[in-house]
Amino acid sequence: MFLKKISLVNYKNFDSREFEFDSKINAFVGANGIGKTNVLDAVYHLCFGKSYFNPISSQNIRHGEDFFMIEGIFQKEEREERIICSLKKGNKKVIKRNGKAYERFSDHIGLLPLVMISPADRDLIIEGSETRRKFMDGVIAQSDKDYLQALIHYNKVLMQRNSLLKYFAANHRFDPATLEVYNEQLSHYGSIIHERRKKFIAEFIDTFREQYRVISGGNEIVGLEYDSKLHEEDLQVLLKNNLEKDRALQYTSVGTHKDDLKFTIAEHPIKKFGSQGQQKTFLIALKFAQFHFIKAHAATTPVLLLDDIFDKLDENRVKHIIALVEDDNFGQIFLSDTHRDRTEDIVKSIHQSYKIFTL
Ligand SMILES: Nc1ncnc2c1ncn2[C@@H]1O[C@H](COP(=O)(O)OP(=O)(O)OP(=O)(O)O)[C@@H](O)[C@H]1O
Repeated sequence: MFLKKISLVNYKNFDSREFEFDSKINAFVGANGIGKTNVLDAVYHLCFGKSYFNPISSQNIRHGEDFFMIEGIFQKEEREERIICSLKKGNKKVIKRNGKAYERFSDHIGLLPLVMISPADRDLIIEGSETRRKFMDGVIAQSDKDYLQALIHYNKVLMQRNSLLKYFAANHRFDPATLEVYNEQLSHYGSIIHERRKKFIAEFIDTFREQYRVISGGNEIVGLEYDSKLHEEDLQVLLKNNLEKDRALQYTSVGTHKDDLKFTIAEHPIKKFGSQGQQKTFLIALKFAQFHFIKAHAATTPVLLLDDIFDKLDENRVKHIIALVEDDNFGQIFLSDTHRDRTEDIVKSIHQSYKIFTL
């Protein structure tokens, strides 16, 4: 699968711009703040219906304008897919596939698989568990529609249960029997999510370690562990045991929405004990492993976006990444960098067709 063409109207700092892409490597070079990342984000937007960086859609409209539109033409096997994503201020976002608007955006997820690697991925290490859950869910959901549906249902029931807990507190009453209905549903969807996440990590870990080993070229041992209370106990039992706590907190304090991934280097948390270069290597290995996981499970090779990934990495690690990209049969790649010479050296050494766009 590859993106042939994109046109942007009022998207972030672009008023009106079109790019025609190479089916393999496309590099954006230019000064800080010129819009390199914004082009990559527009590509992401077409595949996921939202920005990778800014969840508030209206802020992606160019300042002073009242709408944006991104249009892209993908070649997926024998078919062309024309995707339009547009937003007018005050209206709902519209995503169209070949002229037909989606009723549910979740139906679009997985059609055009993509992996983004960006400096913002640091959040995976430094932020709370939600970012790591989202990462795990994003990887699985791109190739498993049932998982995505289980997540959507779980979150809906969770919201209802939390609202009921708040309602009880506000009205000074408590009726555990009413909560029971939600407990059953949460437990049903929660166990699907838990099982799928377990299976995912079991399969993912070896690919991840291998990617890390190749990029670092050394023998640093990294780890990835799925942490969930559901490992020990059924969710329905956990919900029952936490009933008084939930009542006091007025929200559901246990479930797969509290799961986490533990990232380690030499068995210590990478957040505290990894150097900046090691953390960056960890994140790139994680994303390359994501790429391979999706490629193995989806029917198509994901597009890879590499936003400013070469900073802070020593020469060897950059070389190893290039070698990985060369060997591993990647599909279309977009990359951004501030240094034109470095970019040119990198893309030439990959031995594929390429286009360099100077912004
Ligand atoms: N809604 C918007 N309207 C207009 N401009 C915007 C909007 N959102 C972001 N920008 C502008 O986009 C620019 C940032 O673009 P981008 O992040 O793509 O830069 P970059 O070329 O990747 O830079 P760097 O090399 O620093 O990463 C900023 O100048 C910012 O002000």
